[in-house]
Amino acid sequence: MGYRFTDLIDACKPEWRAYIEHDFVRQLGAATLGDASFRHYLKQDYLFLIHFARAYALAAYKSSTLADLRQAHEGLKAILDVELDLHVGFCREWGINEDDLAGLPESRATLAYTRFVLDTGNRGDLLDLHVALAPCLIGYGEIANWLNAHPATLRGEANPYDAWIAMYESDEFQGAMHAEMEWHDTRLADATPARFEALTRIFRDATRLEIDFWQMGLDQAD
Ligand SMILES: Cc1ncc(CO)c(N)n1
Repeated sequence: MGYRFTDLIDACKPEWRAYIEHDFVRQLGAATLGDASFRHYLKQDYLFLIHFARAYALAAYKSSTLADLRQAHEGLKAILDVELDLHVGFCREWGINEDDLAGLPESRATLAYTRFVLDTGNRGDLLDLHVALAPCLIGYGEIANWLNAHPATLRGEANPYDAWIAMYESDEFQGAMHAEMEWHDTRLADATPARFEALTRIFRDATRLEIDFWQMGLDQAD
């Protein structure tokens, strides 16, 4: 019996729900999130995205087939061409210019998460690396969908964070998310139980670090 991507989520249910439904997400959806928290998060996320782009470049380096190389390229494009472009625009709207971004100190939550992913990828193989990256791409796509299904979520001009939700519900981002899930389904199909258990540990740790990232934003922690 083969494993699928959703088996990783099922194996880490409490952590996954705590990540998807974090107070930061709920407050962002209900438009009650403090703007200082959002600004702090935006700045740290800029640093985060740069390291994640590096991690996708590492996935490209670790790819030995054209299909794997293309998949790594898709992830890199989703970050560089969709997210980072929009992100710099958001930062500008929220009064953070590119000079501010260039000189930012990295928070501990950003350091821990990004270096965990890069280390997992350096130490392990391509599947280990993609599993460490999965909560990011797949989680944010799911968060946008969860917010849209949640009755307390405000959309449109009533919510200053509407454009943020729109980015993650966009066809481009949702398409990249689904392509990544399919890649995992193919790879996990022939994993042994022991291998699946080791991958679950990576997935759980990355999800816990996503929870810490939201909390860092909420607390404006350094
Ligand atoms: C912390 C974090 N996780 C995931 C994403 C989605 O790419 C992001 N922008 N930031």
